[in-house]
Amino acid sequence: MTTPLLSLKGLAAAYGSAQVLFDISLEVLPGEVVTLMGRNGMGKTTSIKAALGMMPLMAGEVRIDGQSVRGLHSHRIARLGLGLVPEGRRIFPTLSVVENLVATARMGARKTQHGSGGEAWDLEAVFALFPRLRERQHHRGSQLSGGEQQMLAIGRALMTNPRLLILDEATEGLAPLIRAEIWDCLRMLKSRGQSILVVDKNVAALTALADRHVILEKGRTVWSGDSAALAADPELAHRYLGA
Ligand SMILES: Nc1ncnc2c1ncn2[C@@H]1O[C@H](COP(=O)(O)OP(=O)(O)OP(=O)(O)O)[C@@H](O)[C@H]1O
Repeated sequence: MTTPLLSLKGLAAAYGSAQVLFDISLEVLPGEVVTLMGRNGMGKTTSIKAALGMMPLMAGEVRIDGQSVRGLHSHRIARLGLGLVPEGRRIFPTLSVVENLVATARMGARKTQHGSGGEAWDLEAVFALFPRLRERQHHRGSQLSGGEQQMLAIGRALMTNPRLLILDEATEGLAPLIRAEIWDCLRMLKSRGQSILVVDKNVAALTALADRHVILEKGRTVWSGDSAALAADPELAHRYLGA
């Protein structure tokens, strides 16, 4: 049996006295693209934060490559190979595109172990994936369009050579054409063997792209299955995603 790259089992977590995660479980196997879906406020971002050690767990376990990360600080967990593209992008607005990319590479994980077992990500590889960033490499983060900022946020996460790339609402607020570019980029990464966990609400695009899906409702995993099962049951998307 393949050991999951990331495994969340029965996670429970709270903001102060307000419990928002009750029972979150999911697995991402090497090379898989898995989605985390659910309506607003169901606990998707909080699940990612809990997985990354950015908030304490009340119960449950996070394993990376079968090893529990209990007690590890979030930066140590990230260094085990989780690369986050956070909601809202959070690029450095006063730094240039190149400076944004290089700054994270320096802060990031090892250079030696690339997620897909291929070449390590560097500036050239990111510019090959996003030619638009090459054209705008000397522009400041704040001068980029929303789509370009999102590409920069993805490039920045790739520069840490993550074994699992995690995208939180990567296409939110983007025009349909730009959104399609981001999906194309994920498709390309998948074909290189990159493991990806995607938080998004765009069921149609995700069903085409991802291998498996996990649906959350009110802090609980209520459904998981493959794309064929999701596509075969439109009532699911309607009930849990409002689609
Ligand atoms: N910093 C916080 N402090 C207190 N409550 C929070 C905080 N962040 C989120 N919550 C609450 O936790 C619950 C889960 O929020 P979370 O952001 O994880 O949901 P989500 O599924 O990612 O939603 P969205 O699609 O809107 O980002 C919500 O009820 C939200 O109001």
